[in-house]
Amino acid sequence: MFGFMSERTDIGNYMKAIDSLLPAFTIGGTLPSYLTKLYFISTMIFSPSVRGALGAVGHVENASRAAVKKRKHDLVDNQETDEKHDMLRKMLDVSDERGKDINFSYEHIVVESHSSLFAGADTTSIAMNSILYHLIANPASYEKLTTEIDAAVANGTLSLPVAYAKAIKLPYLKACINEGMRLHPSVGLTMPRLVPVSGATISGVYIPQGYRVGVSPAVVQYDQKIFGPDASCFNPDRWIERDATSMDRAMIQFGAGPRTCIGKNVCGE
Ligand code: HEM
Repeated sequence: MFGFMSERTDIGNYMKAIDSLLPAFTIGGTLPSYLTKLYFISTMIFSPSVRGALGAVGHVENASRAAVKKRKHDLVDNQETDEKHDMLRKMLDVSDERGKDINFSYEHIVVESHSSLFAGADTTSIAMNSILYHLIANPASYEKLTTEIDAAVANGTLSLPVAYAKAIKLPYLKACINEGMRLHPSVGLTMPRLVPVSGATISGVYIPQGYRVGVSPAVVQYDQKIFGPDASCFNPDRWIERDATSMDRAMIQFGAGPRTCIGKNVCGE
């Protein structure tokens, strides 16, 4: 879409922008609410890299707008023959059919596309890095995985192009993906929520309405009571030998509840 692969360069400094902004967003999002605005204003004044990055964000927004426009035109031009059912098509269809009733306009689609680029780029690459890193650092697991994949290719279970639905049926591959995302969750933050009007009792402590609470996957996913005494080690076999259902319940690498990640079905839950 942007031309990174063909040009082999960071076109429009998009990647640099994300690298500069994410640390600032992370700190700003973790601070107590009364300090957030002050922090963002001072970062913009005193950090030239953040100021520069905001310009690149504008380019990403323009690229998202252009992509939505192009997809809409393509669909109109090739109504009969276009068989691609991607996210933009789904959103355009929903907006055309009942956008007025549910307040989902063309402009919302542009914003969804823009925010998905931010929310889906680094998260996906961190997850892939973690899985690959742990496999390279654990040659026995790497060997076991490649043996499983080779056998699946030999007996026809897998063929090129590899279908997600088939790949995810390989138990050891699924275990390696779970284990990589468990040990290094892409979002190591608390994913804050506001306590509702009724207040909430969490771990025996009453918390009044309006307080910000949250849980970090980087803490829960290391819980030895759930994952065993070797919780800090890369051990894909735990997903095959132990109770995978209770471990699954403690995996919050895509968040949880109504504001869970919208990309999780694209990325593999
Ligand atoms: C391995 C890849 C990914 C991981 C680990 C990941 C993780 C997360 C997490 C932890 C959250 C916060 C959820 C919460 O607060 O409960 C989130 C939200 C979100 N993610 Fe992802 N994500 C990934 C890929 C993607 C992709 C590919 C997209 C876009 C297609 C995407 C779009 C979003 C959006 C829009 C939100 C905000 C949802 C909301 O607030 O309603 N993510 N993601």
